[in-house]
Parts: sequence; structure tokens; C-alpha cells
Amino acid sequence: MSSTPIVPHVTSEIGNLEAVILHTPGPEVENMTPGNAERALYSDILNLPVAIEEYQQLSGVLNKVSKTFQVKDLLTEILIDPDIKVSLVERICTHEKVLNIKEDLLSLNNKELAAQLIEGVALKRDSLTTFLSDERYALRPLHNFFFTRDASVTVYNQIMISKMANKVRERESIIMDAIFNYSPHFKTSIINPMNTWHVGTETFIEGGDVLIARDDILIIGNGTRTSTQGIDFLAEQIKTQKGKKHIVVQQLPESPESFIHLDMIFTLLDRDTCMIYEPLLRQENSYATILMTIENGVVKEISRQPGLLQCLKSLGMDLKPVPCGGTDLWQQEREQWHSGANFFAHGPGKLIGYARNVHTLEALNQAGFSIIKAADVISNKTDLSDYEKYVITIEGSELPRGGGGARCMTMPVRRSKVNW
Ligand SMILES: NC(=[NH2+])NCCC[C@H](N)C(=O)O
Repeated sequence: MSSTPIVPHVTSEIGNLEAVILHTPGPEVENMTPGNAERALYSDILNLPVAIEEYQQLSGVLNKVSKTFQVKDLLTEILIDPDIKVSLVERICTHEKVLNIKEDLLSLNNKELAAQLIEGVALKRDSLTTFLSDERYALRPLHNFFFTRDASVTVYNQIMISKMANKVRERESIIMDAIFNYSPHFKTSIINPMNTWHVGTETFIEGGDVLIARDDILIIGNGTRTSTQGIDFLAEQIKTQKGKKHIVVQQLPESPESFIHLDMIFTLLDRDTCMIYEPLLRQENSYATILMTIENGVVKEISRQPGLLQCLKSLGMDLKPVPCGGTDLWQQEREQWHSGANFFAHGPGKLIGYARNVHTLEALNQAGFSIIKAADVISNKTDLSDYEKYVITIEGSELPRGGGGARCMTMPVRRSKVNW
């Protein structure tokens, strides 16, 4: 157990990473068939052993540069307290309308319970209804939990629990809420839309859409996963912060599913560089950019902007865009589909992304980033301190089929301040 709890603090997308929450994919990613993959929010079915090997490249690198936590360990640990165990199981069973399995769950040891809450609880075929049911699970597996980015977000010094747009991901938020409330590793206050009386069914907001660009600038995607009501909910919280804050809202297309979150078309790479999917962010299209300025607890201004990059420039963030997929439209579309724009920065100019997106990597290389293999970092063959700007590449033949990349698979709890 850690001696001093970590106080969450994130005021940028690029500050040196100090603590991050991860989840190594487990059986939950294979607990599906082609027939229900879409309901699981996957575009394909995954092979677990390959996915784990790829994932270990990500976690292996992060273990070298930051403190890392695993969701399953954090969850198992909070279940040691019998009151927390009962209240969490009750909350989940009530939420998912399966109070009949409560006692079975409570009889499990903590490790097994944590595993089942993530991997799914098989439906007992002990009644006519369950015998005839097409369902396999009483509690469905959390197929998407390895995308830890989405179910909770560190917003400055608080944790916002996400209000997920899809039922299949709601338990992830409930688990993250319990972790941040009870884990001895964190000391924080929590904003949870699910505990707020005026939040309606149309309010949803997910971490993949929330980018904290600078102390005073949030960039938020508005699409299938984050509604305008969800953004208004966050804006209400931002009103309690001191000083002037800008919320830049970028609308996203509803399809294909590779555009689910803003971080699939836009990520911040360095103080002055970003990754963009050009067809949506540089060319004429009908997806608006809107700027909300909040000062002293009120919305001072809301206006349509000529585009995301122009808007950020007007706020003093003049970013050089690197095009996902390079210059050719077909390559841009192919690589965006495989999370080619979804980079994670563990420090300014220190990136992690998929090795498969070669045109994107070529564009980054031309922009001055060295390309380094994760395996070489993990084996100490490469010393990262020899480089200033780099992309560490991880293998990704299976992971991107789940629908996300390095940013989606990381939930930063603490980053150091950026020297702008
Ligand atoms: N931050 C992200 N882009 N996360 C990607 C999540 C993908 C996941 N299959 C979903 O649909 O929810």
C-alpha cells in the first residue's frame, strides 16, 4: 500500500506523467461473438493472447516512466472493507437489475469478485426463463475497460466520473467511482453526474472527448458519446474554478464508429504540435467549433469559430498540425480507422502510438520526432533521455480492433506542470 496518497492533478495533455491508471485486457475482451461484437462496441472480435502481448508493450513503457496502477488491483483492494464490498455489489446489482445474484457475488473472495465484476458473471440456467434465455451473462463483461480513459477523467484537481453513453460501459464508471472514493492510493474530490439530481438521460460525457489543453483551455468533443447536456454539466463544474476558462467544443460525425471520441481525430503532442485528422479538422465540413468562455461563474460568451486550430490560435495556442495518415486521403482514412491519430503524450513531445500506422509515423518523423520501438525501451536498449522528441511504437494488430489507441488506454491521474 502506498504511504502518501496521490493527489490528482492534470492541467494539460502533455505534462510529465506521474501517475496513470491502466487495465490489462482480460477474458472480457474475448467474451463475445461476431453476432454481439457490435453490442459490445467492437468492430471485430479480438484474440486475447495477442492483445495482451501488445498491451504489455504499452504498460512496460509506462512502468518505466511513471507510477502505474491496475484497475483490478485497485478494485480488489477496496473490497477488503466488508461495508464497501456490500455497498458496491448492491449498487451494481440494483443498477443492472440483478439483485437475485447479490448473495452469490458476496460469497466470492475479493479477487474473484473483482475479476467477475470485470469479466462478467455467467447466467445460471436454474429457471425456465434463464434456461431459455439467449443471454450468456447475468452481468455482462466489461469488454471496453482497457480503454481506461473513458469512464473517469482527471479535471484539474478533481475526478469526474463519466456518464457513459452506452449501457454496456456503465459499470466501468461505477467501479471507478468506488475506486476514487475508497482507494487509499488517492486523495481527491469527485464530481459524479450520476449523483446529481438534475442530470437527465440525455446527459452523457466520456473521457475520450475531454482534453485539457492548458490551465485555462478545455477542448471537448460533441458527438455520439458526449452530448451538449454533458458538456453543459462539465461547464457548470468549471464555473466553480477561479479565473477565466475557455471550453472549445468540436462537433463530431456520428459515423463511422472510428469518430466516436474527439481523441480519435485530434491529440496534443507537444507545446506547439498536435495530431489531426485533416478531412475533419482542416477541410470545409459541417461540424462546428464553438467557443464558450466562462468567467467568475458565468458564461461570458458563446460563439461559432472558423475551426478548431484557428480557435486555439486565437487563445494563444498556435499549434503545428501533423496529419494522421500523411498527405494521401486513402491513407488518412485507413490510419485514422486504426486509431492513428490517438497518441498519448507521457511528456511534452514524448509520445506513444501504434507501429502499424506507418504514414502517420513518417509524418511525425518529418516533424522531428524519432521513432523508437517499445521493445527497445523495455529492454533498455534505448535510453529515452538521449532523445527530446519521440514516438514509442507499440504493436497493434489486435488492440485497435477494440476501437482505440494509446490515449484511450491510459487514464492519467497526475501530470507535472508544463513549462510553456
Ligand atoms: N477514448 C477513446 N477513443 N476510447 C475508445 C473506446 C472504444 C470502445 N470500443 C467504445 O466504443 O467505447
